[in-house]
Amino acid sequence: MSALAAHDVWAGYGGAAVLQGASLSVGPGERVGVIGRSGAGKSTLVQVLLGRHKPTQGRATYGARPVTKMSRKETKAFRSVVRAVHQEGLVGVDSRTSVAKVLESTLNDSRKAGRATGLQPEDVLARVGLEPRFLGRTLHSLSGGEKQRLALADALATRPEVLVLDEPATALDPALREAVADQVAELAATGVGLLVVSHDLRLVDRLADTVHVLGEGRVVETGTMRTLLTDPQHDETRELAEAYPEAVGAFR
Ligand SMILES: Nc1ncnc2c1ncn2[C@@H]1O[C@H](COP(=O)(O)OP(=O)(O)OP(=O)(O)O)[C@@H](O)[C@H]1O
Repeated sequence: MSALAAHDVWAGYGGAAVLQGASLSVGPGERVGVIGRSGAGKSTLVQVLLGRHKPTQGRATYGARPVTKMSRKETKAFRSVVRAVHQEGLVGVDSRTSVAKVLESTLNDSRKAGRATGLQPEDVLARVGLEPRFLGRTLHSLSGGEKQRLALADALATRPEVLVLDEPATALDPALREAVADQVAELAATGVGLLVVSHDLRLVDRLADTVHVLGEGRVVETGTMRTLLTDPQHDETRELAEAYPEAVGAFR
């Protein structure tokens, strides 16, 4: 297993720098969170780490390899061991595809990459509380919450080494959020590296031991959620703590 890391990353859109020297790393068994106000660059950092957005300076690496300099074969292997779940569910899959097809293809790729789980599509769905009848449904017919649960199920199906969660549970009700958090926590306990990005500070606190605050384009403060919220040192952290009084209250 390897660490997924960003090293002094500068990145942005059309000349405007969103990230200005952002660094972090997620090693095997590490549970890392990223918080920051809206527009701070959290999703941009995730895209850089996944090799989907090229930094203008600095780099993202998986183990010793820069993620933007991998061969096709390496990229394929990288994508099956570093899995991401986004707010909008599965990204880059035709919405007319059936749930069964999505999961069969993932399980197939996973077998080819030597990471067979022995799971069937219905087992994968069951882990996130979706019944077998969902196999016949097309992606566009799913609710937002069902899309998010399918994306998580799909990510878990490949036995990832690193799981990146970017607002994975926004469309879920509190009970489902708990269920999803349980699934992820169970996976994290097996030594998987976990990076969780969310405005849901309770979810981040539940899943991450170390939390980074992203502000001014970089990590401005790092700590446990408790220390960050109850004793913030940086203005960005102080503003977050003020914006989430109920989260701060939970630690008092
Ligand atoms: N494709 C894009 N083109 C131009 N600007 C973009 C693009 N994607 C993001 N941005 C801008 O980059 C900045 C950082 O966006 P990003 O989505 O990384 O922030 P974030 O911290 O994830 O925000 P949120 O918490 O609201 O999801 C924002 O100002 C956003 O408008």
